Amino acid sequence: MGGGPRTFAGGLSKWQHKRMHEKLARGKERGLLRHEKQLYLARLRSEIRASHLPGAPASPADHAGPTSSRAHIRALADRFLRPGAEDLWNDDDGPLRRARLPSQQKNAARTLPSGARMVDWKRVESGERPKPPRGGGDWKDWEELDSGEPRAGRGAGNEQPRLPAAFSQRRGYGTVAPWWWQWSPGSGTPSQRKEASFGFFGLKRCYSAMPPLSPRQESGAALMPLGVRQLSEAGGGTKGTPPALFYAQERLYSGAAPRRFGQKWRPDSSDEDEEVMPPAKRDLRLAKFVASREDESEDDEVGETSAIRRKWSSAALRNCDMKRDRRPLKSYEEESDDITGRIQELREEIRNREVLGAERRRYESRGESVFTNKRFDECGISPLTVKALTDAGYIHTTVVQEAALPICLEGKDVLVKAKTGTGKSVAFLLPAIESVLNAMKSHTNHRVSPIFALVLCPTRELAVQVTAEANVLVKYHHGVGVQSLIGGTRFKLDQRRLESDPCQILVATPGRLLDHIENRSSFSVRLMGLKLLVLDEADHLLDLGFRKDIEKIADSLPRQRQTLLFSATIPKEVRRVSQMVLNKDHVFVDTVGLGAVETPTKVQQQYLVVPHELHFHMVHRLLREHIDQEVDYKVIVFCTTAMVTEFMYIMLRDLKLNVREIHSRKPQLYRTRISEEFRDSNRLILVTSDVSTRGVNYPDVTLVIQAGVPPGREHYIHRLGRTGREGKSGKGILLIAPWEEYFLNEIHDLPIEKAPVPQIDQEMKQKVDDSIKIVDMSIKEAAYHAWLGYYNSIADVSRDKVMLADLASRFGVSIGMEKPPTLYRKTALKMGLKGVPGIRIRK
Ligand SMILES: Nc1ncnc2c1ncn2[C@@H]1O[C@H](COP(=O)(O)OP(=O)(O)OP(=O)(O)O)[C@@H](O)[C@H]1O
Repeated sequence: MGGGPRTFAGGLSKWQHKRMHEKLARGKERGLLRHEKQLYLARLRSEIRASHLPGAPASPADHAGPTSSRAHIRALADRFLRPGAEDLWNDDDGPLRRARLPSQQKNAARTLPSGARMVDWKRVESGERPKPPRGGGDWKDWEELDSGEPRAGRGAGNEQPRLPAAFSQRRGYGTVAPWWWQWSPGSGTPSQRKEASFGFFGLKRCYSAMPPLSPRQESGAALMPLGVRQLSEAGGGTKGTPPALFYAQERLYSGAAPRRFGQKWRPDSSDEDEEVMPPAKRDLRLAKFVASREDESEDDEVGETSAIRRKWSSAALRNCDMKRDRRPLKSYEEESDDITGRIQELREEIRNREVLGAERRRYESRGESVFTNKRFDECGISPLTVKALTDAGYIHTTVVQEAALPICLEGKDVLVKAKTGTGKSVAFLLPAIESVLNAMKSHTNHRVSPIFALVLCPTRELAVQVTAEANVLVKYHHGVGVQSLIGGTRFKLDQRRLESDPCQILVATPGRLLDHIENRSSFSVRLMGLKLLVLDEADHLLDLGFRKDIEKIADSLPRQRQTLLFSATIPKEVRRVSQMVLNKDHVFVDTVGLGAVETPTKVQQQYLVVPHELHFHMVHRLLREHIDQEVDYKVIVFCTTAMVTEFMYIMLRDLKLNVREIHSRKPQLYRTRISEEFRDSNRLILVTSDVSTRGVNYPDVTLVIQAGVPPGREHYIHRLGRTGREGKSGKGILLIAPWEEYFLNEIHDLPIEKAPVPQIDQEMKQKVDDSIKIVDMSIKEAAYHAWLGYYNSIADVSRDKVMLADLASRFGVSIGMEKPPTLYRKTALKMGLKGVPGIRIRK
């Protein structure tokens, strides 16, 4: 704990240092955008040239797919919605500041029927008379919004439209409109009006030439920037011919625009923006603005704050939350088509459920064998992959592989829940390899191949392990490369490796991946060919801690892709959030089953309640007992924090146990080495923190001890899952203090039993006390700080600060500190511990 250094190189203060880095990052971002803008314009030019070639298709936009030219243009154009991009717009892109429309131009604008501008342009062609906006909305709303003036007599929702106006004035974004954007007129119902209000941020995006214009409309075309007019002409300005780049789908960026444009305006924004109104109020209002009626029902369920977070957060995470396609009214035929489609979907869903239900019944009747009778050569995967699987000794699929593979191979988005150690990695790697093989068939002309499959893992150890597993599976696919990007290694080396070695499958941790996305435009371009995204340990990646990074990453990936989410635990909230990355038609594969036990049944679970002061002694006692019983013992001891892990390791090493440590304070090379050593050996004890909680596969672990409460139920399940893998047996012991018994409520449905407390004789206690004495005081102090920070972050404990401080002091005593070490005033303040008896502040 400590808050880091106060001064930085060059005598810079913390804030100057922070600002300098922000400035550098902005510069880099601008460089990247500039580069992409060039690509974008080049692509447009070639698109126009292509449309003039004899025999060119009527609409080149027909070639759908992530790497089609249109999708590429769209992806590039998306980048210009990012904050900072506005600096690069110029006159050719469109009027940067639109003055109030002269009346003539306004009239011209009025002649466009509501909602007909881009989508239903057939109506425009057929000369159908424009109708006033539905629901009584009128163009006045627009004029007033445009002018930024409040509208009188609006009743309760009066202030709402003023917000974007005020926003636009402050930021100058409201009238910023590059030529690929159009204003949304919205309509008169309250929710539609909200959309209309948000339209002021520049809602409708159109990567297209305009639809054919009537003579009256053409007067409005004078407003169009040069680029549009050229495209309009080049794309077949003649009536009835769709313009070359006509993009038929109109998107309402009801939340996306403010998120990107008003990013500084969010709570973590500059001071200037903070003045407008307090963040909570401000967000609330914006959320109200954005919410459409469909959202409101969901908001009730989730609660307003999370709805707000959702609104703000998921700009590019598929279209689920933010982007609403405004559809023209459907004809009777279209409606009935829709119903048939829906029935088809429902049938398919029921069929899927039946298949999975039967799967589960078979699984349960077999009494927890994770393997099925289905062989990999019956799964419709490449024979070369089957050959590699056979080499690795994988002949039959596991339950999760049998259930998930066919659906994944169909190209559907899938959310998969399966118990720990049941072979989820192979279940997502096989579809990833298939998708790469398919993509490689159609991408032969790239100098540097795109990255076709991306696997995100929450920890470095897991990423290394998945990379190794993938390498085994692609053994016979020459030319298919698997690489990993993880923190703790040298950025430049990664970069060189990525450029020189083949990489069609990338396994990465989110932080390091983002570094590359933000700093290497060529890397972002490679990601544009992505076909498949996997989130391993999906619930953790969609947790608050990672969510922002995942959103940013998803922002830079093509929207047309397959997404697979895997985890052993999928809490309800995460299911809801997962909609952000999955498409609407995704399939939920649950091989655990509702109400079924989420932990492996062959793992015996026990808990011990022991005073905290004796925890270290008890861990030693349990280990000694287990070593005596198991010849080939292999034990993992989970501690609450990295520093407590370090303390435990030093103590156990001094007690002559064969022990290793892995935690976040250790260098990556060391972590990888120890991880490999522990994987390949037995008669070894690994003391570790949460970095080893999820996904890491250490075969034949005989015992897992969790010393102190885990942060939550999911952590408990994943930690326990390090033993009893592949259907084998194992044992788990949770060691808690009497005041930690509250946690038992969270796992009451799991088969965990209270165990009798083993006796610790005086001689053994003395030995442990002696080993505690030899630990360096600086480590003890750090362990105390970490301990305090950890429990302060657990709501059940930190509610009573006086009690927390007292417990921390007792912990300090148990590790050999007569009085608790001091805290920085700032730290104590942040933790709400200033002035609490027992907390000492550094003078
Ligand atoms: N079909 C198979 N046949 C034999 N062994 C397999 C098969 N599939 C996977 N395994 C092995 O099972 C072990 C566990 O697999 P894996 O690590 O993918 O489990 P997991 O479900 O991802 O676990 P966790 O939830 O902890 O991440 C690995 O050693 C893997 O090699």
